[in-house]
Amino acid sequence: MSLQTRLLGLIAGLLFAASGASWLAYQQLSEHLVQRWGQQVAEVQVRYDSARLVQSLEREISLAQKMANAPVMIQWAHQPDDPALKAKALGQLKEFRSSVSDKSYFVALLANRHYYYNAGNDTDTPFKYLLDPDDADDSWFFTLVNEARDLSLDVNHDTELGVTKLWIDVLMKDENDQILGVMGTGVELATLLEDIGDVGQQGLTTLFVNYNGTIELYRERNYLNVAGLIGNTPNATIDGLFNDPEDKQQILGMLQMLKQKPGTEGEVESGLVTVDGRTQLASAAFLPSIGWFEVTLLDLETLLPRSYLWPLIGIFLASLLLSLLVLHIVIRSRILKPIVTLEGAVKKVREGSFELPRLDKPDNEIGRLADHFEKMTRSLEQSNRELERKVAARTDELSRLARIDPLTGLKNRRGLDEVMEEEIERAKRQGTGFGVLWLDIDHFKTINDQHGHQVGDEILCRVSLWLKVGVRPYDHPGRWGGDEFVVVLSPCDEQTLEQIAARIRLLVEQESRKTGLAVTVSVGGYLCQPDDNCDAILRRADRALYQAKEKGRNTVCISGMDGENEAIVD
Ligand SMILES: Nc1nc2c(ncn2[C@@H]2O[C@H](COP(=O)(O)OP(=O)(O)OP(=O)(O)O)[C@@H](O)[C@H]2O)c(=O)[nH]1
Repeated sequence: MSLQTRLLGLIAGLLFAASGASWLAYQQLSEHLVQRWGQQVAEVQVRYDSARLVQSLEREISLAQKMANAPVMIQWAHQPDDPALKAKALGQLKEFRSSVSDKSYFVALLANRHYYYNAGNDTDTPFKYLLDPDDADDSWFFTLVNEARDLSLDVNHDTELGVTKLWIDVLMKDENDQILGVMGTGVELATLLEDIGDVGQQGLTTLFVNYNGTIELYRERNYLNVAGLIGNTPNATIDGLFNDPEDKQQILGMLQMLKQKPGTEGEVESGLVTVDGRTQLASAAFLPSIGWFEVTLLDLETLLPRSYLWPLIGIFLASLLLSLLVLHIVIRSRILKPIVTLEGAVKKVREGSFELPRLDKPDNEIGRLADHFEKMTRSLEQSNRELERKVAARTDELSRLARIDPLTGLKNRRGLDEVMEEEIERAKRQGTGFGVLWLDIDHFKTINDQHGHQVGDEILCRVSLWLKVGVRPYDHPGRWGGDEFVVVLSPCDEQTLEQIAARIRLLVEQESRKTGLAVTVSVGGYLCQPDDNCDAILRRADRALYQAKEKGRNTVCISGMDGENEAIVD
């Protein structure tokens, strides 16, 4: 995997990890905020509803309480079968009926279990029946008496009138707190709901739950009808709304908590629940004036739809892609491309070439590295050139030394061989000859023996010097070995060969005499022909030298002259 892929992968991974963490933090925060917000909404709602509901029922409740405490009612409740007391009480109730909005009243007396009801049908004689403790329809009465709550509000369907009403039940008690019965009036649910008003907020549902957890009112009537909780299922309890046992327990727990601090209006308990598969924030508060709980359900998906987040997620993904693209471009241009170019340059130098490609030098560590490398390569190239020059010079010198005799400074045998080869080639090319002289110092052994090797060496050096003086500038004198010297004369003819040979012999004789130690040389010469080879040439010159020695030394003998011809011809 390339460095670029790895880097981008790593960065993308880090970005995703950071995004994941941010997303979790966002969810936590938003959940917390929504809960806080929901709680505040519920608190506001409770205050608002408490005011509206109480305002709407306050007058009716007050009238009912006043009526329930009226002496005429208390007296009648003590003696329900007294016709005079009954007539007085019914007279008062007639007034009461005309003053309440529902134009109805009911009275249920504990002493004779008689239930009186007048719904304002223009008759003063109330409807009457006997309350039966075993009849479920009458259980409300006995429950209220048992609970001994001064005021209770209940929603019940009136089968007689065919309406659903909120009943205001007021306990009748004498001065000794003896419970005598229950009386009150009703409020038509439709009217009440109109009074409370619908806030019309989508995703917000309000329920009114009585002290025992039974749902009394829904804010949305449609929902109420659809749910069928009121009317069809009059005793539906709040926990019946939820499927999850934990949710049921939670909502009942919330009501229980509120029950434990009665009278603290505005106190709100809340928690997340699921209704119809949707997460809702349930908040409950107690309305002490009517003894009900108000439960608000906030549908979080409606109030804070996830679709709101799509643009956010889109922006996030777009910026992620853009960031990766920018990173890709930056990494490529500022890091990878310079590194790849540098790698190519390093490879070239490693292979011995100093021809560097143009290096990318971004303004960073890599750019500085490339710059250092370029300078280092230039310096290396210079050192290399200098080294090569020195090696070449040294090689030339060695080559030259390999062809030079160290004692005399003349060409040695190898040098002479090369010159001979060149001359043979040239002779062949041009069809011209060249001359070879072979010299040997006479009785050199005796000189060595008598005067020592040091003197012998000096003699060798002097002879070399005279040899150089005796030949032309373009001739090639050399020391063949020991006390033997060879001179290659080019160009040359017979006359020149003889002249130079004689001149050398004479020069050595005369000059050496001046030194006090006279030496002579014998010289053999040969004028080479274009088709001669090196061995043949040297053999002929050597034979000529031999002839010169034979003739008494200090003599020149040219091959093929003075009758020597027959002697040296192969
Ligand atoms: N001092 C010195 N002597 C050398 C050197 N190389 C060879 N010799 C000696 O040169 C002598 C050559 O002797 P030869 O050429 O055989 O005989 P010669 O005494 O010259 O007699 P002819 O050549 O017959 O006249 C030998 O004694 C070698 O030891 C050298 O570099 N320095």
